[in-house]
Amino acid sequence: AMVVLVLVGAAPSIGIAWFTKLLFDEVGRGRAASPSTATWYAVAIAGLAALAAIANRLSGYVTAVLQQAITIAADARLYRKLNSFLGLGPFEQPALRDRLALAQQAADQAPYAVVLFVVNVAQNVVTIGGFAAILASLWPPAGLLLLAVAGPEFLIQLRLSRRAARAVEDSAGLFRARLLFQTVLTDLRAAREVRLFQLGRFFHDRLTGAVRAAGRIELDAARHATLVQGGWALAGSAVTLVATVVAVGAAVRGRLSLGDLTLVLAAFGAAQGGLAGIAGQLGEVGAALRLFRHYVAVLDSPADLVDGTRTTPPLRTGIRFEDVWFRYDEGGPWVLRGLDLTIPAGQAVGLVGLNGAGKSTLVKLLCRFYDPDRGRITWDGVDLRELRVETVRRRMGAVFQDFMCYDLTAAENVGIGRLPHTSEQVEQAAARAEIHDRLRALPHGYATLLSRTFAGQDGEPGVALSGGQWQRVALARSLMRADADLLVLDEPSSGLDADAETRVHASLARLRQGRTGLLISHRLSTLRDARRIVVLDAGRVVESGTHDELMTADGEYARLFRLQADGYQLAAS
Ligand SMILES: Nc1ncnc2c1ncn2[C@@H]1O[C@H](COP(=O)(O)OP(=O)(O)OP(=O)(O)O)[C@@H](O)[C@H]1O
Repeated sequence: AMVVLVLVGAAPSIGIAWFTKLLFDEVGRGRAASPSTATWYAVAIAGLAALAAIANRLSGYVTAVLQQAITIAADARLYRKLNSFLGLGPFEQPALRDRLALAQQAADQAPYAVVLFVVNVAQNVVTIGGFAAILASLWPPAGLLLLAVAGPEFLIQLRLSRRAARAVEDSAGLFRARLLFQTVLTDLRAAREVRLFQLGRFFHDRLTGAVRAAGRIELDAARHATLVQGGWALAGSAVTLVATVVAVGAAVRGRLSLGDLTLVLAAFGAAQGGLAGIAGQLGEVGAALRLFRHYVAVLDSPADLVDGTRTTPPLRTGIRFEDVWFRYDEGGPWVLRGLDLTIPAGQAVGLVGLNGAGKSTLVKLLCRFYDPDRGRITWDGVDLRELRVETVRRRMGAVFQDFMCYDLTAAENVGIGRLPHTSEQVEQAAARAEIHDRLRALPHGYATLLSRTFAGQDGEPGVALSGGQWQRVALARSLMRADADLLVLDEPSSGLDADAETRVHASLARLRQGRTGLLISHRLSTLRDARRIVVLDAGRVVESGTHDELMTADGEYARLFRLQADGYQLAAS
């Protein structure tokens, strides 16, 4: 539709030029001129102009439809690819993050630029072809003059497009930094510290620095392009001047009529404009296609983790870490160093260790966000890598230390722990996490949006929960999978008040009865009733046993436990 409309919009300009010539020639006959013929020519010109205008408007609309369809299709492929990454590794690579930003930009621009280029070329071919035919009949050398300017201009635009694309690539990291600082300056959670520590100026300077540095790179490219294009525009004007002088000379000598002269000048200008238009579009499409390589590279990037083929069965015997070694970066420090650990089916294991001991890393490996560099993790004796990731994760419920607070309703914030679900399941999970009463009492109950982002819009009250309440919502989310084979709780109660903590732990203890669980907490009292407590130090298990056994052994656990207990006693005395 777009091509047809563009062609319909382009063709009239040739007709308009031709009828203008006829009109001028008619008028030039002086007294012999026929007013009715001249009027018909004028009507034809107006009719053609109207046709072109309508076609142009329609093609503008069709272009918008096309652009939208392209954006949706290109984004869909990109996000499908992102979702296909099974682990977290790709999201931690700065190069991939930059590449993603470029890919997104290219995905929106390149296909559209190509379509626009093709349509424009089609349009210009009609215009240039028509005018070239007119010029050839009236003044043959004009074609050669046009080509002499257009040929090099195409090459120049292609070179400029390469440089423009390189500038965008070079400034991608700076744009990432800009986004980061923008978020810090506008994010509600960051706003407190930014104000208290008076960091506004500090982050604004960093933001400006990143914007300036990115701007310098792009301006360098733009300045170069302006100089080259400006020089070439001068050459084009010189050629136009030559053509005008020669055509006027021919008219003066009587070889061209006044109408012919108007037509030649109009045709020459239009053809030159058309060629320059194609050259300009060529530059844009060239830059867009160069950036499009990033989109293709993201889509073609290999899987980060190789998925297994076996379906994960219900856990019967247990999960084992066997001599597991892991580090986040090749050449970086080992985070887990020959870790051996068994989580027997049906039992709760408590995990203790100082900051940085590797507890959360262990959980990430258990969820198969990464694979061990050495050793293996087994589910009932089967290497986790042989199992289909989706089926492993479906058997797990987890609360992470840095859980998410989604801008969704209360019901959704809990319910997305298991899709699809019923509202009874949501309320049951919330009750287990001791947050049901609070959510029910919200202005719209469970349908209340837990976000200040839309407060005041469409009657949204914009409720903000407290930190501990959010933690209970996150816990409820993980409890949506109450029948999960394995429940992983990484610091599930760090933000809870003493009352809530006791109730949540009693509820969790009931829920854990006969279930497999891994519980991480710095509050050692919450782990006391775990069947076995494992102490992690620098990526290795250094102690394990029941609370009483570990206290008798008088090692690291006993030291930490006494420190905390002394703290409470001191406070009480
Ligand atoms: N994504 C990451 N990339 C690189 N290093 C990481 C990453 N995540 C954690 N580390 C490093 O791995 C080590 C162990 O971190 P981990 O989060 O597993 O400790 P933890 O025992 O859970 O600590 P905490 O008690 O503070 O939660 C730390 O030294 C940390 O710097």
